[in-house]
Amino acid sequence: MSKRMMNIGASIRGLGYNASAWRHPEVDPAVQESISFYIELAQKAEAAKLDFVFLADNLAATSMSDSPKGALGRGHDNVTLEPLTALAAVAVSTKRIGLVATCSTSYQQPFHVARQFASLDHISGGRSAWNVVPSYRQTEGANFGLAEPLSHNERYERADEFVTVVKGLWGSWDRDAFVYDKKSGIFFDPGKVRALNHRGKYFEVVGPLTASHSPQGSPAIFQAGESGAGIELAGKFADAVYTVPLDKDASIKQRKLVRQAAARHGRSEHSVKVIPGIQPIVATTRKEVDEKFELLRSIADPVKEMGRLIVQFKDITKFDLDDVLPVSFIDSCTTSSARPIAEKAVAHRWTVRRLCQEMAIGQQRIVAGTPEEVAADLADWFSVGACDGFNVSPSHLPGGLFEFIDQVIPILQDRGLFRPEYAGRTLRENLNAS
Ligand SMILES: Cc1cc2nc3c(=O)[nH]c(=O)nc-3n(C[C@H](O)[C@H](O)[C@H](O)COP(=O)(O)O)c2cc1C
Repeated sequence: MSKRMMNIGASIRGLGYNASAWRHPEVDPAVQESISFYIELAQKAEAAKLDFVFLADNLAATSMSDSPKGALGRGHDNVTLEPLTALAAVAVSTKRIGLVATCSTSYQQPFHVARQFASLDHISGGRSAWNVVPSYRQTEGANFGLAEPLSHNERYERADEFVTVVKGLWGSWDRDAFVYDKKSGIFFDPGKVRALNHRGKYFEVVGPLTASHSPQGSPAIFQAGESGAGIELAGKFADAVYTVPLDKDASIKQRKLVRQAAARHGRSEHSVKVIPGIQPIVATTRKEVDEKFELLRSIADPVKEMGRLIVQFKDITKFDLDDVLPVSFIDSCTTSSARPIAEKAVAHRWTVRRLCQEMAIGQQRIVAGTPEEVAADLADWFSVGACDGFNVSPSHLPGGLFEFIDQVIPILQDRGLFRPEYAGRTLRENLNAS
């Protein structure tokens, strides 16, 4: 059996994962809707043989609150390129790297989504993946005529039916359905296409899809959501799960739960990869690491951050910046991943300001150190079964990604923990090769 290797991707949305990345001295704030910027990042990631580039997404501007007073106008995260459109352009400027686009199941129609990802799979030669998210923000619902977002239960019930329909539509055409027989006049074999005729609680879709069997057949499925329902969805459908565990033990536990869920759905537990986000801070000496950290702390903007965090912690604006967070704050969390953060904040008697500063630096696990220290940390998580790889979510772009690629990837390759060359042609082949 070949040696187990990491799956590593790069999350390249916007200007980086520091909530004030645009204020970083090396960042050009004007490039976040520049396709040449995304292409440059993807080409660099491809040269390092990364599995994929990943685009997160929201369906509402994220920093439009003026609470607390003065927060409005400070956020860089209100505009971005739409992921599928951007990745279609990236596809034609790259050859091997996977292209993961986030797309919500809460407001769109499965026919559109099935068609878009099948098209991206055709355009890229089998490199497309859909990151399935059941959107939860009130501001997003408001863009689709909903005063209140769907309940957690409904979101996941709808997501399950949504993915079922999408996968069904992807199966509309057999790979060899198109015969193009000019002599007989037969363009396709009628026995090799089927309607879906789906009638469910949320959707009615006849089919077939207006896209033929794509290179991967089924584009890869990513999932991000940490509740029991999220894990069940992952176990049923996902090839990879993007997580944000705060520590190694939590990640080991989460990976076990995802693998058990896959087994419950009759799948091999190896068929789903658990890929936590990390924010690397890499420098050649410890002193430089501390300086970089300090810089990232110094650009954080607590006032702006408070306005942004309201979607995860709905009570946050009820406090002043210097109030110590009370125990009741924990129950104001709107997502499963926010809860352990609130618990930590309350346990450490953090003020609102401190929570805002910590959250602004990044919500992924920070791995800071020299290249050898960072590589050793990742190797440790991987070897104890805390994960199958990492989604690198840099503090700022392009610098935070390029430093990781130039300094850490070669060490992982030297240690036989990361591929020196792509194993397969499609994203799915590369994900499963290790
Ligand atoms: C690591 C991670 C990344 C996520 N990325 C997105 C995203 O890009 N867009 C989005 O609308 N929701 C995103 N979500 C939200 C989830 O899809 C889900 O709606 C939310 O976590 C609530 O579900 P849960 O209680 O199962 O965690 C993300 C969640 C996690 C944990």
